[in-house]
Amino acid sequence: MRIELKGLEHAYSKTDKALDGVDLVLEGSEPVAIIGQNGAGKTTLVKHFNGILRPTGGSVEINGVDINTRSTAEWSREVGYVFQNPDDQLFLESVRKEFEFGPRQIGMDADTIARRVNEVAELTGLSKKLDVHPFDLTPTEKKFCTIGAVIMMDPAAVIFDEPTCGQDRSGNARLKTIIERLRGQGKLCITISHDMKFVTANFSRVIVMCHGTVLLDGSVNEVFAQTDILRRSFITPPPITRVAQGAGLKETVFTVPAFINAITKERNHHG
Ligand SMILES: Nc1ncnc2c1ncn2[C@@H]1O[C@H](COP(=O)(O)OP(=O)(O)OP(=O)(O)O)[C@@H](O)[C@H]1O
Repeated sequence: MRIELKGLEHAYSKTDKALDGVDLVLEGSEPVAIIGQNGAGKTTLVKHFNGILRPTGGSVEINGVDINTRSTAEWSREVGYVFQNPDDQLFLESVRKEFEFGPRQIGMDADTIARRVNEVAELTGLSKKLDVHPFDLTPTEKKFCTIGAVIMMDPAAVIFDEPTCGQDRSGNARLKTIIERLRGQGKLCITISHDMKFVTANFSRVIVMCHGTVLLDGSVNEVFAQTDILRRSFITPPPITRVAQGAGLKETVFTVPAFINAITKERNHHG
């Protein structure tokens, strides 16, 4: 899967550009996190990856094909989009029906659908909830229902818009498992998140957006080493990263063991 943006612009009105010339290539199966303050343009950006929004300037190509040549329904087979708010996505009377709906629309055969329902229900923790109405699910389960419904379509790329919103620790752990599973299957996961602990624990590439443009794009270590730029974009690194930076450590760390390791190394070096 390759998503290529060239000079992408999006204006909701004549006066304001929500995206102001974005050049990006997202490729392969390395999970990508998109971060940035509220209103930076993250959701507007990812809604261009399967045609929910269309460029008002520049271009979007999916595997070399211009986004404007196909409908959003057609692109959804290749790029799945998990909405931030489950109520924007769920509309059927049971989890099973939500899971079966998309695959039926694209003509997946009944045996494959039945097999995938069981697999995806297990992955999303909903095996015992298949016949429950989505309204009767907890907010966390609802979120996993929307994720499951998208994964059921077997798209080559999956976009998660704020998946950690309202999740507890076990929800975050399940999300981690899902992202790892999709990566193992060669799928590209693109995730918008405000949760920097989640970002640093799960993503190797991080894109920082600010005022409709890409401010930083690099490995998680490169990006979180840019303390001044992050501060100006109102991004707060995880606590342990800030402690290490405050202590003057050269290495960017995201966990306590990595912090201890780095401090020991620097002490030995100086001692
Ligand atoms: N449907 C819309 N109509 C008009 N303006 C919009 C619309 N959606 C977003 N905007 C504006 O476009 C800009 C970018 O918004 P967007 O939602 O893409 O940012 P974001 O980085 O995803 O923010 P958040 O983290 O709050 O979700 C903002 O100024 C926002 O007010």
